[in-house]
Amino acid sequence: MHLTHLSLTHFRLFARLDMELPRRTLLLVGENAQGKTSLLEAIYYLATFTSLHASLDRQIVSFAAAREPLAVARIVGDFEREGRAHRLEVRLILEANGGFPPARFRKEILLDGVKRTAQEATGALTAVMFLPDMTHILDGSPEERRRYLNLALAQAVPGYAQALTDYTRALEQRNALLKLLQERSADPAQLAYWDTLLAEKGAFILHARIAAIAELERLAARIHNRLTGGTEVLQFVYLPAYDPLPHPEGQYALPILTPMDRGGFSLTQLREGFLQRLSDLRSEEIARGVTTIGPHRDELRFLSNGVDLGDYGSRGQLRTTLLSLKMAEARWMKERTGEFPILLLDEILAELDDRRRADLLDALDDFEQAVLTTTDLKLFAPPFLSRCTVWRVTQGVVQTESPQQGEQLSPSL
Ligand SMILES: Nc1ncnc2c1ncn2[C@@H]1O[C@H](COP(=O)(O)OP(=O)(O)OP(=O)(O)O)[C@@H](O)[C@H]1O
Repeated sequence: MHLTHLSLTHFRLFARLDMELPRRTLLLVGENAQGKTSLLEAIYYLATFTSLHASLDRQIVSFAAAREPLAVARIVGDFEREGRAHRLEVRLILEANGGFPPARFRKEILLDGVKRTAQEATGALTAVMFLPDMTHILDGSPEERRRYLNLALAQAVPGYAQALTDYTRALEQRNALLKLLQERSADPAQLAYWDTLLAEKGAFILHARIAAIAELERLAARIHNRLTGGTEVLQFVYLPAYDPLPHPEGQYALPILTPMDRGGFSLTQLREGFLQRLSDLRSEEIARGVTTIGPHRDELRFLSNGVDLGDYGSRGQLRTTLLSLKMAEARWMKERTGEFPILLLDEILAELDDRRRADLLDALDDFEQAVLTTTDLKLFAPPFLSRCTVWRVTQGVVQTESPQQGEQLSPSL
C-alpha cells in the first residue's frame, strides 16, 4: 500500500499543502519545529483517526483557523491498495462560541466519498509510526501499552476497532450501574445484560490480543536478536486482567513474569470464562463500584534476557527494543493484511549506533513506502540517499532539496 497524494488544510502549521508522494523512501529534512513530525502525524491520522495523544485531537486545527467561529482542518490522502485507487478524507471541525475551551469538536471521515465511522474506516490505510518518545510504551504506564496494542490491532484485525468501542461503552454503563448498586439505588439483576455484553466484546479483544502478542513477539525477538548481535533475548509477557488460565486458589493474577501460552482458548471458552469470573466477583465489584477485570486493565511487559525493561532498561536498550517492536509491528501487519503498512519514522537514526543504522536502512528496502524525518542529512550514507527522495520542510512549506533548482511543492497561503 502507498500514498500517492496528500493534501492538508489548516492542519497544525500547514495552512495549505498539496503534495504527490513518491513510492519507496521519502526523507524529510528540516530544522526543529518546521512541521516534519506534523506531516507524519497527518498520514498516521488517516490510519488511526486519532492524534498521537488522543486527548489532544482538537489541537490539530491550526491556531489561526481555530480563532474563527467555525474552523475545519482537512487531511485528504489518495492511496493505492492492491492495485486500486482510494481516497480517505478526514475533517476536524471546531465550532467555537467565543468561549474557552471551544464548544464543540467533531470529526467526519469519508472513504471513497462515503461517510464512515472511525471503526468502519480503520484498516483501509495502514501505517506504523515510530517517534523517539514512544519508549514510554516500554517504561510508561500500562495504559500506554494498551493503546499501542489497540492502535496496531485496530488496523489489522477486522472487527477489533468496533469491539473496542462497544466494550468501552458497555464498561462505562456497567461502572455507572455498579456505582448505583454500591449506593443501593438499583436492582442487581440489571447487571446481567452488561455482563453478557462485556464478556462478549471482552472475549473478542482478549482472543485477538493473545494471538497478536504471540505473533508480534516471534517477529520482534528475531529482529532484536539481529539488532543486538545475538546478545539479547526479547520476550513479551502478557498479563490479562481476566486470565483464562487457572490460578492458585484465591489468586486472580499471576505476579510472576512468566511467558504463558493462552493460544489454545476458543472465543467461546474466553467468553464463558469471563462471564463466570464477573459473576464470582459480583459482590466485590458492587462494594468497590467498579469493574475490576477485563481488557481495560490488561498489562504487557517486555523482558530482555529475563529482566523487565520497563523497570531496568537502559536508554539505549529501550531505543533498540522500540525499534524491534515497531519493525515487528510493520511485518506483522503485512502478514495479517497482505499489504505493507506505510512506515513513518521520526528522527529514528539520531541515537542508534552505526551497525543498527545500517541494519535499519537496509530493512527499509523491503517496504513499499517509508517516510523518514531528520534534522541532519549527514546521518545517512550517500548510497542510501541516492535511493531515496529528499525534501526540505521549512515553516510548513515543502520543497525538493537543493534549493537552487528547488521546485516548491506546497504554496503557503
Ligand atoms: N495547531 C497548530 N497550529 C499552528 N502551528 C502548530 C499547531 N500545532 C503545532 N504547531 C507548531 O508546529 C511546530 C511543530 O512542528 P513539528 O513538531 O511537526 O516540527 P518538526 O519539524 O518535526 O520539529 P522537530 O525536529 O523539533 O521534531 C511548532 O512550532 C508548533 O508550535
